[in-house]
Amino acid sequence: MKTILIVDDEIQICTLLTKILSKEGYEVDHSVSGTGALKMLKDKTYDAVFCDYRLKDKEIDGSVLSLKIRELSPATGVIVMTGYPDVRIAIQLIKQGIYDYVVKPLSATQVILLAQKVILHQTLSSKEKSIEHTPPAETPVSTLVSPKGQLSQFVYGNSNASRELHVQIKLIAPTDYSVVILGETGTGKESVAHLIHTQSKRKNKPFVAIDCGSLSRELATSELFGHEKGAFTGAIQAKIGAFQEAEGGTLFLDEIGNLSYDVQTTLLRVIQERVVRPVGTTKEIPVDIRIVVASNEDLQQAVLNGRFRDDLYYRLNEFTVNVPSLRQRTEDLPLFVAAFKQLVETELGRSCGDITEEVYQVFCHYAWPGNIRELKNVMRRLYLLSTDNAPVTTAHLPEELQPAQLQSSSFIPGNEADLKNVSRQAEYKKILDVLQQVRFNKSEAARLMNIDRKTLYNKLHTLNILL
Ligand SMILES: Nc1ncnc2c1ncn2[C@@H]1O[C@H](COP(=O)(O)OP(=O)(O)OP(=O)(O)O)[C@@H](O)[C@H]1O
Repeated sequence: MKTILIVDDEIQICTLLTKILSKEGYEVDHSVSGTGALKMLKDKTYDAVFCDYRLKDKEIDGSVLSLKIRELSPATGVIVMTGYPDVRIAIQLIKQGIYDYVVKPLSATQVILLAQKVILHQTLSSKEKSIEHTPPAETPVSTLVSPKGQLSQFVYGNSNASRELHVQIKLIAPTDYSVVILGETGTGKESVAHLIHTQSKRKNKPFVAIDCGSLSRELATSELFGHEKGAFTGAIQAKIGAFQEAEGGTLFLDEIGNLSYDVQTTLLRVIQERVVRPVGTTKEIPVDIRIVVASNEDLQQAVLNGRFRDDLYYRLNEFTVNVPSLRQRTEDLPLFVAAFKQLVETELGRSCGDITEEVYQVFCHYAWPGNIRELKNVMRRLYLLSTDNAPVTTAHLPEELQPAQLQSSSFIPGNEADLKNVSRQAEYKKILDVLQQVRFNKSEAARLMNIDRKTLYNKLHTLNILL
């Protein structure tokens, strides 16, 4: 049984949290003082501690206590609660190694989810440490059947970023936790979701992928939850929604951040109650699915901006997997290039030549804003334009990858003393920094810089930033 310690000088909070968590099957103890908590921590090992930031004993507040817990019991996950949020304190505590810093009052759902998440996190990180020392995968490339039944070469990679990603997948896949997959466009989020499914106990059941970005507000409810015949104009036949289609398996919701607030509310209800109600009916159909979602925008930011429901975010985010960009795994480029060469050879029905060192150099220095998808497309184009078995040179590269273009996009020539040029350089640097910060999402970059998308496009054009 997992053990949790509650530390709060308000006894009512201790009692309430104890009640909520005991009901969920945890063994819960409490202390109304930091000194008392320290004594208990010396006598017993806890999986998690929920601790108030402002404790009455002056010398041991939440910050000191969390530091002492790290020393005494590094495997214990610490959540600091506060009634007075302060970003600086939050940063300091997170740097100290606490798991989360949360604002009171907490709802029962939040408490339960936090407990699940912190304990899962601690378990995974201890397993991760033992896996970290294992040698790299013997087969960094393997054949995978895509959700559409096609065989494709899947590159696991051997870079540190890739190995960390696959350790996370391996650990999270067999659980039934909901997963949020974050990463830039084209990094392989859907492939990761599919991998999680194939390594789970649901692998013999369906994997259903829905692109929420392409669903209109009207269609979303019916696509997800289904509809009855005649439920609305045009509903000439009853339709089974994605939730029912995925019964027993995994439902992957891509670009989840694009769902309207109304649909988010229905989705939350379905996840909580585990039943769907197709449009136009009062019938409730039980569903047993695992939900994996993906986004290329920062969902936490969307929660802060009020565009994404926080309760839904907490429900979905039982674990986060961050998929690295191709820039963060350039070490894996040769593996990707070899796998895509083989793929294109099959697609074209002929053998193709090797790419030259010069082309590799370009690949290593290019930003790959479209990530693995972009590389795959570039490889298709290279081989389509080259003749059988002839080496592929930079002459075959698309315009944006021509060495001259790459160079001109990395600096702005001109007289350094010229004031106009100084401001252009500053603008150039700022735009690139912001773009990198938002993983090359142009709408988000424009919003952060307080300009409209059109202005950003004009600036990218004049500053010769090729994305
Ligand atoms: N590790 C990998 N090995 C081989 N091919 C991969 C790998 N990861 C992704 N791909 C390929 O790259 C392309 C993009 O992958 P995927 O659709 O999973 O990315 P995504 O991050 O979900 O994209 P988007 O942000 O547009 O939803 C696909 O053609 C996929 O097959």
